[in-house]
Amino acid sequence: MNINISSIGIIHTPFDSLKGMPIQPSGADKVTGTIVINKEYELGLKDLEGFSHLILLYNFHQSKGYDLILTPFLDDQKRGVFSTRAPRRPNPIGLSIVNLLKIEGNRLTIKGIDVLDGTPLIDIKPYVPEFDSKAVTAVGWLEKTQKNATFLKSDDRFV
Ligand SMILES: C[S@@+](CC[C@H](N)C(=O)[O-])C[C@H]1O[C@@H](n2cnc3c(N)ncnc32)[C@H](O)[C@@H]1O
Repeated sequence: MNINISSIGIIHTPFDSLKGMPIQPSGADKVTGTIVINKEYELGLKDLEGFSHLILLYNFHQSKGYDLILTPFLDDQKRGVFSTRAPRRPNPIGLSIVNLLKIEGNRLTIKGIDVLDGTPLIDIKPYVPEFDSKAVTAVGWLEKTQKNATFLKSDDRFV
């Protein structure tokens, strides 16, 4: 089935190279970015200012093709793509939970963003701990390395 999705806006960040940037929001906690929502969707931002955190869904627009087996940034072993957060995937959709600082018209200022400047935004949802926070009991192969996302930067493996 083909699904048509159009971007609702653009995410602007300080990152202009896929190499050397954060690999998760946990490694970008001081990074401020801006989202510019297409004017036609601005009305849909009503009531969003009451939320401290947002779920962003976006297109890894600089990702070409995909690998079902790949070596993710946080490992030196090959893993199935769906067990990773790698950008090169069949549907190149990324997810980041960011801190909302302010909304001015169609511009949102956010903190903790790990995407390339110019990334097309697909959707915004409010982050609600009651809905979204789980008592996690297993994080698979990331058990040993998940904390490394706070300091590891991307390399050119997916460029
Ligand atoms: C490992 S992904 C994780 C993104 C998101 N937090 C997730 O879990 O879906 C983050 C990396 O994707 C790459 N990336 C970021 N924005 C991109 C874009 N617009 N197109 C292609 N690759 C991108 C960068 O190398 C960045 O370090």
